[in-house]
Amino acid sequence: MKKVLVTGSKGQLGQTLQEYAFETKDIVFSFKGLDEVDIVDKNKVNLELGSNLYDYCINCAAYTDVEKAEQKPDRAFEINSEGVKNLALACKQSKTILVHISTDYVFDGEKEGAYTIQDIPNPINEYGKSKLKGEEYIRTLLPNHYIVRTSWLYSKKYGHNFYRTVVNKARAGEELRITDMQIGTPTETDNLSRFLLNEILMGNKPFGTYHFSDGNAMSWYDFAKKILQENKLADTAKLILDRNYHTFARRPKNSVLS
Ligand SMILES: NC(=O)C1=CN([C@@H]2O[C@H](COP(=O)(O)OP(=O)(O)OC[C@H]3O[C@@H](n4cnc5c(N)ncnc54)[C@H](OP(=O)(O)O)[C@@H]3O)[C@@H](O)[C@H]2O)C=CC1
Ligand SMILES: Cc1cn([C@H]2C[C@H](O)[C@@H](COP(=O)(O)OP(=O)(O)O[C@H]3O[C@@H](C)C(=O)[C@@H](O)[C@H]3O)O2)c(=O)[nH]c1=O
Repeated sequence: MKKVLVTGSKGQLGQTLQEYAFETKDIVFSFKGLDEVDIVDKNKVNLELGSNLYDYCINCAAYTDVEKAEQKPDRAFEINSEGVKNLALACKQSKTILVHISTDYVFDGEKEGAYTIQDIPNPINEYGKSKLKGEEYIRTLLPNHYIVRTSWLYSKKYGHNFYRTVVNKARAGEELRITDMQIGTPTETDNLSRFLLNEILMGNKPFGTYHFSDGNAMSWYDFAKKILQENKLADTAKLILDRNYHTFARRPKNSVLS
């Protein structure tokens, strides 16, 4: 029987994982939200990992507000870099394998074609920089790790994400002004959850860095069209292509993951 700790369990990925966890035989899960294990709190992290014999820790905890991170980067670095360092050190001490989720935003977007794990990261916003620093701590401190980079993550049911924003705005009759200046690979939390459980926890992949996405490259505008069609809102929604949609943070113009 494997024992698995999931941190950041109240986010969209954490909540989706909880649904699939019950289908997984021979694994006992312990789901901990920010209120129970704050990854920035070194003592809490050491206590949780030190007093339980976890085989794995899946870290879903993160600061994911890309816009706010750009204006106030300190908190993003505290959670995405230093919090992750705390986890890596505690996992090393307790001989726990760390499964950490990272992002396509570690890349600068200048490549033509999909990013592979051989490509060198070069983040262009604070969120991406804070996530890359977290990855680097793990690689330096803890050989027994999996870093899984994913992109444009969304759940239809949980949390804040582009999918739910588009549906909610369309249902409320609000205008949707959407950019097509970035191309990426949307990824549903259900598919990532299955990958984490079946391929990482139950598989026998070597430690290291992996890319996981749903594989269909598109712009945010195309993604919005797809979302509207899927929800039978295409005929009524006011969808407008807006190449000048203002944001504080720059986003990679191509962050397709292969
Ligand atoms: N969302 C996306 O599009 C993408 C996400 N990722 C990565 O996937 C992972 C999961 O993301 P996702 O589920 O979307 O993120 P969410 O923002 O939905 O969930 C993150 C969770 O972490 C919690 N949290 C924040 N700070 C701490 C802390 N100090 N200690 C413990 N928990 C904390 C949050 O709590 P609270 O909400 O109360 O602050 C929230 O419940 C993250 O690593 C993210 O960087 C990668 C690519 C795309
Ligand atoms: C909400 C909205 C966004 N946009 C633009 C802004 C931006 O260029 C793009 C996406 O904006 P969002 O703020 O929804 O998504 P964003 O926060 O950029 O999403 C990212 O989140 C982090 C956590 C990741 O790791 C990434 O993989 C990625 O999913 O769409 C519009 O054009 N119109 C809109 O109404």
